[in-house]
Amino acid sequence: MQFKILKKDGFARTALLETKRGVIHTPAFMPVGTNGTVKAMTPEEVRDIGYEIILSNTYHLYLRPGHETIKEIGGIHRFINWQGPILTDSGGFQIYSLASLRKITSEGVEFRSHIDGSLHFISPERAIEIQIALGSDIMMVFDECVPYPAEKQYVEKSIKLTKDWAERCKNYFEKQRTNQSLFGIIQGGVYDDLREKSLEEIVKIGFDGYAIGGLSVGEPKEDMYRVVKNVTPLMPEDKPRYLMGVGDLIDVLHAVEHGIDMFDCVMPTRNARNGTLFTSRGRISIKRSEFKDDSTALDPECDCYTCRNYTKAFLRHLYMCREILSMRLNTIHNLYFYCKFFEKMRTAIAEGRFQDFKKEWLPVLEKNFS
Ligand SMILES: Cc1cccc2c(=O)nc(N)[nH]c12
Ligand SMILES: [Zn+2]
Repeated sequence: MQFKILKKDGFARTALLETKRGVIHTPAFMPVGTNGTVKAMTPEEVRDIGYEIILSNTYHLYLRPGHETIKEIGGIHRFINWQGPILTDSGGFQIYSLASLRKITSEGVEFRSHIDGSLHFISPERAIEIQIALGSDIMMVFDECVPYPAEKQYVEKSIKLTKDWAERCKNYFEKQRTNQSLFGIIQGGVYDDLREKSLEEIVKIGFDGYAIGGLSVGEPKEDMYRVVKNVTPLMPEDKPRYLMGVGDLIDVLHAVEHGIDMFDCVMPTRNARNGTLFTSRGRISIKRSEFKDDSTALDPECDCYTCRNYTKAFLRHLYMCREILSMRLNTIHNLYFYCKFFEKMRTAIAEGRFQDFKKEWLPVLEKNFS
């Protein structure tokens, strides 16, 4: 995997992340495809909007249909019909946020499936074994995502576990010699000293890229911003920096300003399915009665398929009827809004205009995300 920085503008940077399945222009947004699908979209629609990489989840695919099944079929790219790069999260976060009856020991995590209550155990080695079977291009280490709030001594113990697990993931991966990449994850809660300690430990082990985990888990925005501001410049400059689970585009703008390259979040897709749409005029809740007879496009400044072909009246009608097409048309638009924002942001950085871009867009983003 090659990471080539093209242009810097302050701490913000544009780069090319070159994988064997294609190039990713960063800063990049990764639509979330938890069960192997970006919900309501075909892979072609996601690619035609302009996305180059999607995220999928080890935890979900391990539980259903099973990583061996996917391996038998020919790997995750064949299974989901996405030929571009795929990043898989390791399951640590999903076990913490979805599974029940978790028991965390130094060996790994025992949990009951959120699907059928069956008992499972995932160790760091197993988390890598599963991702190797899936064949994703970028794998994540198995970490303990520290909940918020958490006592400092709990976080101190937890970053030691995350470090030990990261070492075990790398050792196991190195014995397999696949041509996949492995990213480390920095934890440490909202404690600056523990964040720096975790960063040093994870960077010392050495990975193809580094993620900031343990944020967007309910902590106050000012804590998230402080951690991103303090930790990001300390992360290796020549490797991709990934802020997990973020986020709304105000948070994205702040993180890019401090040097983050990669993002994933269910924000555009989940909100679309609930009828909450992001537009150049601000957030729209399409179910509102004011749109019942509105023959105008969702967003006059958007040229996505939805905005070019349908009226607000029809989008509201579809939503009120709970039609499947409602989810599809809304998702197309929100993903397009995010994708175009990232494209414009990359251009602004490339042209040394990031601060102007931020000034121009913050008022629009405030009307969508605050
Ligand atoms: C997806 C995601 C969001 C937010 C946080 C995390 C995290 O801490 N660790 C992992 N592995 N994934 C995360
Ligand atoms: Zn649109």
